[in-house]
Amino acid sequence: MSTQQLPNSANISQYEDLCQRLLNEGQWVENKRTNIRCLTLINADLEYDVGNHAFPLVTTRKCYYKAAIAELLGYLRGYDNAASFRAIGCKTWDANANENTAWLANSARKGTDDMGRVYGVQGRQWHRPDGTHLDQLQKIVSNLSRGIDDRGEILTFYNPGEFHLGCLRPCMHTHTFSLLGDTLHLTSYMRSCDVPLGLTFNMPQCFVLLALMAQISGHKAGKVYHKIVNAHIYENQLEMMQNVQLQRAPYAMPRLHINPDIKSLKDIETWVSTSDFALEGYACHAPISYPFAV
Ligand SMILES: Nc1nc(=O)c2c([nH]1)NC[C@@H]1CN(c3ccc(C(=O)N[C@@H](CCC(=O)O)C(=O)O)cc3)CN21
Ligand SMILES: O=c1ccn([C@H]2C[C@H](O)[C@@H](COP(=O)(O)O)O2)c(=O)[nH]1
Repeated sequence: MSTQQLPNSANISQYEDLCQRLLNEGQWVENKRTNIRCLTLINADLEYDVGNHAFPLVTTRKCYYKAAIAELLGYLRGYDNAASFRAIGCKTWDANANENTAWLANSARKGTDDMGRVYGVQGRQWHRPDGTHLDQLQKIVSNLSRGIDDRGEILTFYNPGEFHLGCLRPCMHTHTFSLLGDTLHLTSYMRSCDVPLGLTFNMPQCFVLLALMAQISGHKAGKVYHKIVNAHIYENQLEMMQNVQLQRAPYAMPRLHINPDIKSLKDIETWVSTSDFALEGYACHAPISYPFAV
């Protein structure tokens, strides 16, 4: 697949290039948790130009950016329940909260839809040994708003001491914010990446996370550096990726408009919804329904 460059230097086919690399270089790996083999490669770097509004929404199939943004809003609010995610327009946690055999048998599970101490719970309510809670996100917003980057503006959901209290270990687990002059950048780390499904959510989420944090802290948005360790395609997704999606040529990247009235973390916690985000110029190919491995 050729790499077309837009004037703003955004690479419109970086997603398809990664998929093609997986087909060319991937190795088969058994996966015990799902019982489905994965074509796997280690190490991929993606980049998003938030300052130039090049929204990384995959165009070689129809993708669901509102659900992806809703999921991000749920993380930023510290949600721990699939019903809370559903209420704001995102169904992605239903299966892991309610159909994952290991989690259903876990005595820490508080009932239907409970996800446990995952993602935003760690981001907003990290347990300190003295019994108090640490709000990582609030600390970062306070520092950035005062122009401070202490070289540790890190939001991490990765708490190995509490993995047994959650339905799934976080995949996109750490976000590091960096202030250079008046421009904010983001480096996001991902340990495990379902390229046909999860990644189409994670790319726009990284973009929106940087755009929102820059907006509420009063800075320009720069770039996202998205670092993926284990990138994979489940065996039951491969045929559609190879013979359908990768036969299509990507369209130009759309633009995302975010309501400028969003000015604080409190706004994000209280009234922001998916209707505060509007897409312009999303030309895309027909939807593809990929199987989901629980
Ligand atoms: N195997 C697996 N892959 C994932 O990507 C994944 C997990 N598990 N577990 C936790 C979250 C949940 N995520 C999900 C779950 C479902 C979709 C999904 O079904 N997407 C469809 C439809 C979306 C919609 O209609 O809103 C898609 O076509 O993108 C995407 C991401 C990402 N994560
Ligand atoms: O944001 C997300 C969340 C999850 N995924 C994918 C990556 C894997 O396919 C599964 C998680 O399985 P593990 O056995 O815990 O690695 O979910 C994603 O791509 N993006």
